[in-house]
This record gives sequence, C-alpha cells and structure tokens, in this order.
Amino acid sequence: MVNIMILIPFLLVGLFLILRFLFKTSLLLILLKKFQCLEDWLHVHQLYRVPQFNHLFQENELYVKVSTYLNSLPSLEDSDFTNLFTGSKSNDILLHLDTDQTIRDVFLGARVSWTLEKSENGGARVLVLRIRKNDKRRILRPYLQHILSVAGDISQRKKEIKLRMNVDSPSSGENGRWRSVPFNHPASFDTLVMDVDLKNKVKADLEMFLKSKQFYQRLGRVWKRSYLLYGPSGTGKSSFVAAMARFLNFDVYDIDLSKVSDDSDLKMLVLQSTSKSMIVVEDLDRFLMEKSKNVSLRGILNFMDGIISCCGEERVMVFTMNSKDEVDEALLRPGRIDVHIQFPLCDFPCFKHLANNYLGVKEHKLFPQLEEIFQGGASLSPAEIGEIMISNRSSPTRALKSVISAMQTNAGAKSRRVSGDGAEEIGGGEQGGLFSREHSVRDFRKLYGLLKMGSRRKDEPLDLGSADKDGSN
Ligand SMILES: Nc1ncnc2c1ncn2[C@@H]1O[C@H](COP(=O)(O)OP(=O)(O)OP(=O)(O)O)[C@@H](O)[C@H]1O
Ligand SMILES: [Mg+2]
Repeated sequence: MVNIMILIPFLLVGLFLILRFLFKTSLLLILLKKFQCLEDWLHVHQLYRVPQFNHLFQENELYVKVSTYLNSLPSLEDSDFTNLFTGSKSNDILLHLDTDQTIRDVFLGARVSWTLEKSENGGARVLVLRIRKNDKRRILRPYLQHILSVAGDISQRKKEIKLRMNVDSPSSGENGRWRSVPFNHPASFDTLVMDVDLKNKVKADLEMFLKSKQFYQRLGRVWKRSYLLYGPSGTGKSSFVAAMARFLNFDVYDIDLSKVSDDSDLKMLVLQSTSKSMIVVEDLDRFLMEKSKNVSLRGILNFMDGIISCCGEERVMVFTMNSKDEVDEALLRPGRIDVHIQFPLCDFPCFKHLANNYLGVKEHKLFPQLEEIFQGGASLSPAEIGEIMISNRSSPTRALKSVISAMQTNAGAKSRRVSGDGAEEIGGGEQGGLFSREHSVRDFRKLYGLLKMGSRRKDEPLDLGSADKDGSN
C-alpha cells in the first residue's frame, strides 16, 4: 500500500512528461499519418490522371479547374510543404500545390488524394487522383461535379469585371465588334442612396436568379432576367447598373444603339456576348423617339428576344429610360421586361442621407427649412444635390444654403412655367422638366457650376415619387 502511494507521484510526473513530449513534438501526427497509410495500404485504389495539356497541346480546362479547386483547400495550408505566391493585389498571398506534393480531400465521407506530378515528356504536369475502388462508383462523378462548381465560383469571384462597348469603325471593318476595358465604376449598392427595401429586393431577386438554373431549365425557359430602370436624369440609374454588375460580378456589354448599323447587326452583337454578363442599353426611350434610326422597334424587340433564341446561359439585360410613358407597350411586356424599378428625384430623407455622405452633417439648423421646401414639392436629383455639396464641401452651411437657393430657383421656374402656359409641361418638350426654360438652366449653372447638365434632361415622369428614397442604405 505504501509502495503504491510512493509510486503515484512518479506515475503522474511520468505521464505529464510523456504528454508534454507528445504535444511538443509531432509524434501524434506522425503516428496518425502512419495509421492512415496503413489503412490506405489495405484498400485497392484507382488512379485518374488529369494532364495539363491534351494531345494537341491545348490547355486542359479540367486541369485548370482542379488546380483552382485544390489550391483553395484548407488542407493545402496543413500540408508539409507548398508554394507561396503573391496575388494580383499586393497584399494577397496565394498557396499553390508543388510538384510531387500530395493533398488529401474528403468528399461524402470518402477520403481521396491528389498528387501533382511531372509528366514523363518534359515540363507539363499531371494531377493524379487516387480514390478507393469501393468509393469510386459512389463518389467519382459527384466529386468531379463538385470540383467544377467550386472552381467556377472561385474564378467568378476573382474575375476582373470588364466593360465592353460596341465600336463603330466601318473603315477598319470592325462594326459590331466589342471593345473592352476594365470596369472601374466605383458605385455599389452601399454607395447608392435609395429605398432600403427596394435595394434589398433587387439584391434578393438577383441572388435568386443566379441560383435558379434548374428552375429555368425545368420550365423550359431561358435563364435570363430583364430590368427596366426609369426616372429623371441624375437619379442614379447608371450608377445602379454599375452596382448590379459589381454585385453579380458580371461583365457589362454596353450597347450604343446609334453605332449599330441595322437590326441584324444588333442580333449579332448579342450572339457575340458571353454568358454571366449584363447587356445594358441606356436611354432607350430617347433612341426610340429619334426619327431616323438604323434599328427599328421590331429590331429591338427581336434583339430582346434574340437572347431567348441564342443563349441558354445566364444573362441579365438592363434598359434605362427617363420615362416609359411614350414607350411602346410591346417592349415593356412581361417576359421582355421582368422588373421595373423607378428612380425618383430626391426627397428630404434622401437629401439628409446625401448631406451625411458628402458633408458629414447629420443635423443642421437649416434642415427644418429644407424639409419645408421639400414638402412644398420642390426637388432636385441626387446628382444635382451631390454636385452642389461637392463644390461646397468645405462649408456645410454654404452647401445647404446653395441647395435651398437651387430648389427655390427651380420652384420659381416651375411656377413661372405654370402661370405662363396655363399648364405644367409634362412630356414632349425638347428640354422639359425642371429646367425646361433656358434661363433657369443658366441660373443653375451660374450658381453651382454644373457645366454638363441640361442637354439630356427630360420631363419628370407622371408616376414620380412612388418609390420614395428614404435616404438610408
Ligand atoms: N441615388 C443616388 N445615390 C447616390 N448618388 C447618386 C444617386 N443618384 C445619382 N447619384 C450621383 O449622381 C451622379 C449621376 O448619376 P447617374 O449617372 O447614375 O444618373 P442617371 O440616372 O444615370 O442619369 P442620366 O439619366 O442622365 O443618365 C453619379 O455620379 C452618382 O454619384
Ligand atoms: Mg445614366
């Protein structure tokens, strides 16, 4: 009994030292690996080789996708050695599988391994998949599908968005071709001041669309969705297009209809676009109102339906207009346009949000006066208010006073118009809407240096204000 009492402290110390030794060294890990090797050795395996190039020396897309997938696996970080590279951004560090490196993966409970080998005939490489024969039938196909889908998602996330524009250069015979530049528009759903619910609804709609491949297939419908963004100039339609593209990570095909030679040329442009892209036609109402145009209404309808006949993969189409009142019903029918989004002028909550974003002002003694003016019906577009705030950003009070003057000038012009003509101008005028009188445009420009506005301005739509901006995001 006494002997046991003496032994216990020695046993405890011994146990402590053994545990300490095991934790301080990698003995446990080594034992685990040996056990796995032994277990593997007791199974029959099948090997699959994914070569980097095919027999015509073209890069094997499967090899690229499997590499992308393997380089994203957390087990790569845990492997004994691997390659480190910098990414496209300066502070990105990327892990890459090295030659003769083996990486393990688990799929549906089955353990598989991949080894990167050098092929016998030179520098090309081969990825070798090792899979237990017992698991082969059950997991091989779904596992490869899983790899393709993960790799697709990764490359989509990493992709740099491109803006593609149709160029009009008959001399070089390039008419109808797309010219591409990196898409760097800074707008995102976070920077846009608009109704939060509306913003969330659009995001949810886009997300749902992306996930609905099977749904569209089951219904025998082409996987596409069309949006119409309409509202006065400077209310954020083009910025919204940019936000959508950024959100979807889709390339933007911006079609300039004036550079399209005829109806079939327009169809060709769609045929030359790729999947996972947004096809954008800005100011469609203005184009349709033009008397002599190369593309007919039928051509445009066919082009909208052209997607249906040509392209099965996901496409988002976006059309912008100042007003949809004058536009042919056929163009707006469900199926051609799925979602209509109105962009109204700024109301008081929207103004407050802009004041916070541009001037860092949450409350101000001029706010009650501004609220009254807004409630009186005067309004400016977010672009106009933004410009005033930018040019006066060193003095918030001056900026707010300038907004007040602009709204008063604007309201004055409106009332002069109403009393002079006996009716408010809505629709039709060359330079209708808020600045339909030349002198009010000049007044406004003089006051705030808005040099680029006016030429594209249209009348306010009749349904203005139905989707109020609440100024939060
Ligand atoms: N809702 C908004 N929130 C934040 N900024 C906005 C908003 N609307 C417009 N702006 C600002 O105004 C400028 C012009 O906006 P944008 O070009 O998107 O308007 P638009 O509706 O496309 O006008 P147009 O009909 O003349 O093409 C942008 O630089 C953007 O920053
Ligand atoms: Mg625009």
